[in-house]
Amino acid sequence: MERSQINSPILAIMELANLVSVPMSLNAVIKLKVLDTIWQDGFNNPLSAAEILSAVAVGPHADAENLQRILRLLTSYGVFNEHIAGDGSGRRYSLTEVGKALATDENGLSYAPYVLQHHQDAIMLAWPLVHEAVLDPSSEPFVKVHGELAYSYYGKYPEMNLLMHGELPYSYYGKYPEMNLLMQKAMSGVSVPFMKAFLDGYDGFQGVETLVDVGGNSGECLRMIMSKYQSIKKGVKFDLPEVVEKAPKIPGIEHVGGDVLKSVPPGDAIFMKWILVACTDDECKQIFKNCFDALPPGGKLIVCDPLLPDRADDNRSSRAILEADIYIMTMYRTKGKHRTETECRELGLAAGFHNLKPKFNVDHYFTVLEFQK
Ligand SMILES: C[S@@+](CC[C@H](N)C(=O)[O-])C[C@H]1O[C@@H](n2cnc3c(N)ncnc32)[C@H](O)[C@@H]1O
Repeated sequence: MERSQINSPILAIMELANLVSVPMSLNAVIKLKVLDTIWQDGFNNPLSAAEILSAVAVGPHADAENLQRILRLLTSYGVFNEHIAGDGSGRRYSLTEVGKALATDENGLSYAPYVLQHHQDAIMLAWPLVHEAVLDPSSEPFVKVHGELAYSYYGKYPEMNLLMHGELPYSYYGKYPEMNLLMQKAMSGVSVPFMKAFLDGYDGFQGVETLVDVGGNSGECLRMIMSKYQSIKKGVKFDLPEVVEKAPKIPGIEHVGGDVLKSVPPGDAIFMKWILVACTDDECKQIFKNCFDALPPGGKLIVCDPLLPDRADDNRSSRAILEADIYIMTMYRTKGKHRTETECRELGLAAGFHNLKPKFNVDHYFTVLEFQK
């Protein structure tokens, strides 16, 4: 039988039992700057593990054989292409499209900070307590370990600018939780490519003059919307005060700190991306109500979230969202959750909104739903 056709339960269990090797190896190649070393000025030159190590200058004890073991695993998961010399003497690695998305682009962005952010020490410590979310949902596994919710924990730790810019030794990674700053890099790295695709296909911001981005984080999404829609005279980025404090100042954008559970600044449209998943149903009801109150009659709420499939299947989109759902349950809110389209729409309708348009799918991860007051 072809290897690709083997599908025994034992193999499936062996794969599942060791699956943690995959994200940890991904972390390793990011920390070791492997992706940026292979992807030089837009060239994707295959390199051997030894060539990669000598280019990143990690010191005399670095082990090329161990790096190659990591590269081989990630080749199997589609991050690298493996090139084997005709005589079988050596292996070299180039980036696949997945690998390229993890290499830093000309704007200093990539998906790599998102990967790092999901594997910081503080996050990793909570993972063994997933079962506690079932046994005792009254507090998050993250809270059981750290004594406070993730967002308030993020806000407490010092900025580690040096770490973010790669100017500290590799051994420093994860020791100092530079959480808010890494969160902002992670959000921009994921959201900027998404927003490019979204703005290419979606025209729902036409005629808007004041746009509020609820949970706007670094302000990058709002900046991109406003640079496409000149009709937007005022952009308000609304986020937690400690996030607003650290966010870069962007001309034309007012940064407002606050709590979406208390109130939302007024505008004639509200954009809310990747917020509801970390909220309980009761919190979502409050957020929809606060958005409703902040809008004039006819005002529009544009919700952009990953939506759960109605059926759990093994396609990549379903898996990516189902996996993120357990991340939310463990790290952010035990009863925060991803929702199906129907569940999300019901929350909006209950707050008094009516549905505006059919859903708009951008990239098989995020879906856009429009609600009108
Ligand atoms: C997953 S991030 C999404 C960021 C951004 N909308 C994007 O898609 O790139 C969630 C954002 O919600 C913010 N947030 C969390 N709780 C909040 C609250 N109670 N009030 C306002 N913002 C909040 C976080 O600080 C964070 O910036």
